[in-house]
Amino acid sequence: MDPLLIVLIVVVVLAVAGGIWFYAGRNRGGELPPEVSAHKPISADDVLLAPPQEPVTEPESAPGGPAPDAAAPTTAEPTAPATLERPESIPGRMQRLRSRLAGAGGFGRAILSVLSRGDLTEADWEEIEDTLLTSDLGIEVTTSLMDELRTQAKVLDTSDPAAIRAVLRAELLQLVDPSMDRSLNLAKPTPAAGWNAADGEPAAAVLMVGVNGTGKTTTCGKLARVLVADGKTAVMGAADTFRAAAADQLTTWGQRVGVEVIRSEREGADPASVAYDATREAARGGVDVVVVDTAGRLQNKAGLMDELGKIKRVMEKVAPVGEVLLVLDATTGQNGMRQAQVFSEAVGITGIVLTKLDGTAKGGIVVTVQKELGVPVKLVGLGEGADDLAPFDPEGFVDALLG
Ligand SMILES: Nc1nc2c(ncn2[C@@H]2O[C@H](COP(=O)(O)OP(=O)(O)OP(=O)(O)O)[C@@H](O)[C@H]2O)c(=O)[nH]1
Repeated sequence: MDPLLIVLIVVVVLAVAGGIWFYAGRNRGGELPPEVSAHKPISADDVLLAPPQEPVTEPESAPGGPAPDAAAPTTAEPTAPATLERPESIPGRMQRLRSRLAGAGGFGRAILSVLSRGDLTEADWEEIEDTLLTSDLGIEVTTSLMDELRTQAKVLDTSDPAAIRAVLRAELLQLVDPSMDRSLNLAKPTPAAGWNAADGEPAAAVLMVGVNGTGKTTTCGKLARVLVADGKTAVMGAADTFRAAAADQLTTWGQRVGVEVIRSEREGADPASVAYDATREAARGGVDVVVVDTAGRLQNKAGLMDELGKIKRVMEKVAPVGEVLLVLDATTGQNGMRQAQVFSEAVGITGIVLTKLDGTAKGGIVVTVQKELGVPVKLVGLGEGADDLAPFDPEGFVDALLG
């Protein structure tokens, strides 16, 4: 045979074999949905093992010249602590944080003291009404609570503090609604139809959404600690690729309790891709829960909502997302409600995390937000400390309001 022909045949065979190997390599362990653009994920472990890097400065591109290298890795990775922290137990923190709720509920004690005067004048009732309104209960709830209290005061016809406290407690508890299911849905979900069982059992998924600055990243970190304290394993996904520091912040939270964080190595990466990787890695690693942080700000509201919808859809290529938690800053009061409505319509929230409840006297927002959005407050943030997040307990809250 002509030697040239033999060389040609060998080259063709090698090229075909190489192509097959490359294609198989790309698909090992599951394909990225076509909706998302690929990126190389890095985890907290990679950060721990990677040698220290010099900060990368992006080259200035000359006018009309090439764009700066979009794939430049992020810099200034946080260093890992020498030992893992042991997060505080759930009952322990609820006990400790109870006194912080008292600040949010100053209105409860103020009303109690007016009611205890007995033989209330119109001025007394107006004082009660003003107190309720300034606590962020909203006009509708305030009006119906006023009516109820007036009726009860007539029926009771007493200034006995214990009797009055019992009436007020019952009224407030009814408003907060103890019948709502406030547990987090952390049951292992049924895998999506297209999910390959060989890639592991999908983890329960929690998606954290909300406007910027409300405390989403902090809450993801605190939630990871709650999960660890509860004996669960977790992975976090840093899908807030809009703000580079958010991924560093989340990585630090994860490192403190040994929770892996999946993040992109470049700023502005496709957040849906990071969310998918985190969800897939959680399944592969057989962990219990994946918690995904998202950005709270984009150039426009429609863009942000489209992005959140896409993140959720892509995560659901692995399994349904069991919890979409809307993080709301309690100190923004009624103003936060409009933003909350937009999120609720865009991604279908399953629960509310009310943060910064330690920094406000407007605890009435708990009632307003549940009424407006139709979903329960499931967790409350009561400080900047790592374990200052607790499940919301209606009875404990009302008792703290009344002192
Ligand atoms: N006092 C108090 N501060 C809180 C609480 N939760 C969060 N914070 C603080 O709120 C600030 C903002 O928190 P982040 O977690 O960065 O907010 P974010 O929503 O992720 O912000 P973006 O990434 O910009 O969207 C931080 O200084 C937190 O420490 C809380 O429950 N109480």
